[in-house]
Amino acid sequence: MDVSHLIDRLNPPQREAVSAPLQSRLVLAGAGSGKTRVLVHRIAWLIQVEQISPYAIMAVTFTNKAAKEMRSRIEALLGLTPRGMWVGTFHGLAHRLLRAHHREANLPENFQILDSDDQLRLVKRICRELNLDEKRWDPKELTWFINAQKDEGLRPQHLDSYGDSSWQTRIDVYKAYEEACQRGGMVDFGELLLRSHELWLNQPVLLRHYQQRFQALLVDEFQDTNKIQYAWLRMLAGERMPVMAVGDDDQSIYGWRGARIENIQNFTSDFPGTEIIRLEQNYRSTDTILQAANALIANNQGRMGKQLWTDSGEGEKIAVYSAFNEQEEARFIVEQAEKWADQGGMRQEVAILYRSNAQSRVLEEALVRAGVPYRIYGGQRFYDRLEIRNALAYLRLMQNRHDDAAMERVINVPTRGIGSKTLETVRDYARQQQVSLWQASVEAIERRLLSGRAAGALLPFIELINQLQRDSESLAMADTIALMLQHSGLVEHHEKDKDKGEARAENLQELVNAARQFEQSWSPDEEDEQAGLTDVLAAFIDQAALDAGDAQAAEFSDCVQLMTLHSAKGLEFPLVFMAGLEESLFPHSMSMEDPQGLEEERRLCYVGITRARQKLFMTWAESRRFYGQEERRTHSRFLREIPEQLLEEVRLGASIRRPLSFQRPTSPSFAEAEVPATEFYLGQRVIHGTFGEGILTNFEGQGPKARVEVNFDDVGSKWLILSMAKLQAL
Ligand SMILES: Nc1ncnc2c1ncn2[C@@H]1O[C@H](COP(=O)(O)OP(=O)(O)OP(=O)(O)O)[C@@H](O)[C@H]1O
Ligand SMILES: [Mg+2]
Repeated sequence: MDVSHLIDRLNPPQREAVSAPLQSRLVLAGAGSGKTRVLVHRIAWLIQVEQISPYAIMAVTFTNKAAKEMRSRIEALLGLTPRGMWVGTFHGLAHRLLRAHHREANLPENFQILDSDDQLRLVKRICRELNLDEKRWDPKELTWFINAQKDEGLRPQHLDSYGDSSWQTRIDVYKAYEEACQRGGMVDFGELLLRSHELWLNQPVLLRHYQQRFQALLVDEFQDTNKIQYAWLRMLAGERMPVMAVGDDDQSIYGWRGARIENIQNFTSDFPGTEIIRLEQNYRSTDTILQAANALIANNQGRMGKQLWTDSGEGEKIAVYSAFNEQEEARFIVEQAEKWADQGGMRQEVAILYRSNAQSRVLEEALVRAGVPYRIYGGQRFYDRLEIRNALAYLRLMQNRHDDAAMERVINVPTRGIGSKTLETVRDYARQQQVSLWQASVEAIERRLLSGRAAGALLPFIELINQLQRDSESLAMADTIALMLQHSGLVEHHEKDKDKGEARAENLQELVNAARQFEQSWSPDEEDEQAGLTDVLAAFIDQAALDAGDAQAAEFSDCVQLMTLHSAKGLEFPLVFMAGLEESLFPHSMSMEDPQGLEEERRLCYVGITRARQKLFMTWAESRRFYGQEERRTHSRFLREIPEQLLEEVRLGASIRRPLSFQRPTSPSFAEAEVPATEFYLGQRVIHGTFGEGILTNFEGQGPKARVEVNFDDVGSKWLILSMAKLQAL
C-alpha cells in the first residue's frame, strides 16, 4: 500500500513523530510548527499503516470545533470516514463515559449537567441551609473553592482542616453541595472528569475494558491540562497504551483554571520510554511575525526554551496603530479589514482578537455600521448575551408592561423568591382572563388569589418596574439604564457567575456606554416633535435586536471572525488584528501585579501574535471609555517588548483624514452652503489658547452650533463650540 501521502509533506522530525513505533511520544514545539498536523497524520498512519481500528483510537482536543476539524482532516487523508473513533474534549469524552455507565457511576440515567449559573444558585441555597452569612461566606468564592478541589481530584473526605474552622466551613459546604448534587442527579463540569476517573478506579473491569479497547491515545494542547485530566489520561493509558501528547509550554494560558505546565515535565517519567520530539520550523508565519513572538516570549523566566525559524520570507512589518479612542480604533480596524477584502482577500481570513469580551461591542458596531458581516467565535454576540438580554428585558417591560416574554425572562432574575407555584397561578389567571402576565400579577394580588408570601414576593417586582419608569422620566436613556442596573440587582446577580461574572458585569456597563453613544447620534423623525425618552429607548431596543439578528443571518457567509485571545488558541488567519494593547487591559489589571499572572498574559500575547500568517496589526487607544468614564490609556508593555525594527507605526493616513463637514446626512443641502467643509478632521492635532494641544476626537451639530470634542494632552477631553474656540490646526 502506498502511504507516502501520509508523510511526504512533512519535515524529518514531523515524519519521525508520525511514523514512530507504538510508544509514547511528547512533541514539544512552538506555535505553528505543525503539532496539530502531526496528530492528524499520526492518526491516519495508525489506521492505515499500523492497521489499528478507528474504534481503538482516542484523541483529545481543546474545543469541540477542533474535534470536528480533526475528524474531517483525517477523513480527507484516508478517503474514508473513521467510524467509532473517540475524538472530543476532556469534558465531552468523560460525559460520554458517564452516559454509557451511569449505573456504575451511581448516577440516574437522565442526570443533568449543571452550568455555572445553576451551580452558584445551588451553593447559595446550601449557604442558607447552613446558616452561613453571605457577607462573610461569598458563594462565588465557595463555588471556586469547590471547583478547584475537583480540578485537583479531591473530595471532601480527602480534605483536612487541621483544626482551622474557616477551612472546615468550606469543606462542609463542599460536602453539602455534593450531597445535593447526588440527590438531584446533577453533575457539574469538574464532576464529569472526577466521576469518570473514580468510575475507572472503582470498577477495574470497566477500566480494563477501555484499556483493551483503546490502543492509542493522542492529546493536543497538552500544556493546558489540569491535574484531574492528567490523572484521567494516566489511568486510561495504564502501563501499555502509547500516548502521543503535543504541546507548547509557551502557550499555557489556562493556569487560572488549574492547568499545570508541570504535566509536561512529568510526562516523560510517568510514561516510561517516552521520547521527546522537537519541531523547530514554523510553517505559519512570516519571519517578522515569528521574530516578534520569539522576542516577546523571551521575557518570561523558566521556559523550556525553543527556537523557531521559518523560510517563508521576511514579510511585512507589524503595523502598530495608536487610535485616539476605542471608536476610532474600531473604525481603523474595519477599514483595514475592508481594504483586505477589496484587494481580493476573503473576509473569513481576517481575525480580530481582543483580551476581554466587553471589547467586542464597539468593534461589532463599527462592523455593522460599515455593513461588514462578522461572526463571533467561541462566544456570543454582544446583544445575544444572557446578561444583555436580561437588561433589555427590563427595559422592554418598562416600555410595555404587556411584553410577556420580557416578563417571563426577568420576573425572577435576580431571584426574588417568586416560586414556581406562584408563577403557575399567574400564568393560569392570564390564560383564563386573556390578559398579560403583568396584568394577571396585578389582579392576582388585588383579588388575593395568592398567598401572603407569594404576593409579598411579587409586589416588590411590580413596584420596581413602576418606580423605574417614574424615575426615568427626567433622565437620559443611558442614565435610565444605569439606574435600572442598580435597582434591579442585575449587576450583582450576573457578577456572581463563576467563570464569566466579571465579563458579564463589564458587558452590562458596556450597555450603558452603548446607550450613551446611541443617544448622541440619534435623531428622531422630523415630524415627531415630542420624541422623548421612550422613543429613544424603543429605537435603541430595536437596534439591539436588529444587530443581533443581522449578525446571525451572516453566520454562514463570508465573515470577519471576532474572538477573545483565549479562544484563538490553535487557529490561524492570514490577517490578524490584536486590539486594545493597553496597560491594564492587556496585560489585564487582574494579573499585572503578580509575576506569574503577568507571564501568563505574555503567553497569551504570544498566542495572539502567532495566529497571524501574513500580516499583523496591533492597535491601542489613547483614551477608552470604561464604566461610562473616559480614561487616558498607555500602550501595553508588550508592544515595547517587540524589537522596534519589526514594527511600523501607522500614522493617520489619507484614508482616514476625513474633513469634517458638520452636516447630517439627512439635512437639506443649504447646510453645505452655510458651513463649508472645514480644515479639521478627526484625529487631527490642534492647539487651543487656554487648554494647549490635543487631538480632535469627535464632532456634532452644524452651523454656528457645531461642536467638537478635543482630547487635550494636559486637561483631558472637552467639548468646544467650534465657532468660538479659535482652534488652530497643527
Ligand atoms: N511540513 C509542513 N509543510 C507544509 N505546511 C505545514 C507543515 N507542517 C505544518 N504546516 C502548516 O503550518 C500551519 C501550522 O500547523 P499546526 O496548526 O499544525 O501548528 P501547531 O504547532 O499545532 O500550532 P499551534 O501551536 O498554534 O497549535 C498549518 O497551516 C499547517 O498546515
Ligand atoms: Mg495546534
